[in-house]
Amino acid sequence: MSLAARVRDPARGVDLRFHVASGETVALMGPNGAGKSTVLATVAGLLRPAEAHVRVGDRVLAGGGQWVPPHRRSVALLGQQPRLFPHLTVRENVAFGPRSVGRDAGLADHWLDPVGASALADRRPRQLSGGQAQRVAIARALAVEPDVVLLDEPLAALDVEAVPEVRRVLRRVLAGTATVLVTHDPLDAMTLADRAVIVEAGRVVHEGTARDVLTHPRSAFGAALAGVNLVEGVATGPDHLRSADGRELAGIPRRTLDVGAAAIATFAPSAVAIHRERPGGSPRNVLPGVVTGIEVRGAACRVEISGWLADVTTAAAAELELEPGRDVWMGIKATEVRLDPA
Ligand SMILES: Nc1ncnc2c1ncn2[C@@H]1O[C@H](COP(=O)(O)OP(=O)(O)OP(=O)(O)O)[C@@H](O)[C@H]1O
Repeated sequence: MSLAARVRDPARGVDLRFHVASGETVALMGPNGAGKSTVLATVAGLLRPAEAHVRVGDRVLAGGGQWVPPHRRSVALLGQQPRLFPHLTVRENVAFGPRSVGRDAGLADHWLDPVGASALADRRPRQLSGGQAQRVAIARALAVEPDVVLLDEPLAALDVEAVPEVRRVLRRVLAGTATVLVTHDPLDAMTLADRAVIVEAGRVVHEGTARDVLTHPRSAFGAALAGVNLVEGVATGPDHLRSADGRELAGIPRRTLDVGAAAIATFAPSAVAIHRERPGGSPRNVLPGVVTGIEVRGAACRVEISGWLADVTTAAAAELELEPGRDVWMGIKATEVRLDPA
């Protein structure tokens, strides 16, 4: 089911429209106060701004005199906190939604499996870790088979160790459902979203594939977000990754990597030193590349080298005679490369 939303609220300085195609996940990103929560609350039916048009498939949820109440929207909203019912077991929590709309409560067990919570079915929420509780909350949100899922920073409150597993669960269960994901983390946008929409001061300033929006930012916020290189690949050692195009990177794993499993490396463009000749010394990552783009921003210069970004001073770029097509070497300190399970 697709989602189309137009939200205008002069009191909050919000005036934007966006859409999510059927089965698509869109990352909604922007600085604090940009209007992301206003959009989610409007789609969920928790907020009634001056003007709202919300359509899911053929159903008008808001606009043209219509205002469908939240519980009749078939829109699930999940935030940072799982907010499970403390007095119910995990199974009862997940069964609550289907039961309240007269569906088979036995569906609960069906949803515990994909979030890896089958073994937790008889526990109470207080007996769960933060990551487990959030996985159960995901199952509870999906058990009513909503047309649209809204996720408001679902990984932000989790311990670092719990994040990869919950991210994997989200990737698995969201496929096929129109989803809006509010996140500040480029890694989430890249790994979970088909598209990213950047909102600043209540307006959409950029939208496109997550990779494009983050590698070719058009706003200050996008540029700050994009201060990251993100390389997908496979772990070739506990602290090594081989990218899809065969480049090896050593880094610092946030959690031990399983050899052979999918992994992601992230590093700032400022961590990349550019050389004309192969550098000696000890940076553990020394890789050849070709300059494919140069963007001068005053005294700073962002250089694209075989798909990766490097920041150098404009003076250094001139001294290195950087230009598209030039063969160079990149030195990237392993201590500045973060490795995560994908
Ligand atoms: N209850 C409210 N009444 C009036 N204005 C509000 C209210 N809540 C938020 N605002 C204002 O609306 C604008 C958009 O806020 P919103 O919470 O949607 O931003 P956000 O992008 O979700 O930010 P954050 O990342 O901090 O959650 C801000 O200027 C904010 O100050």
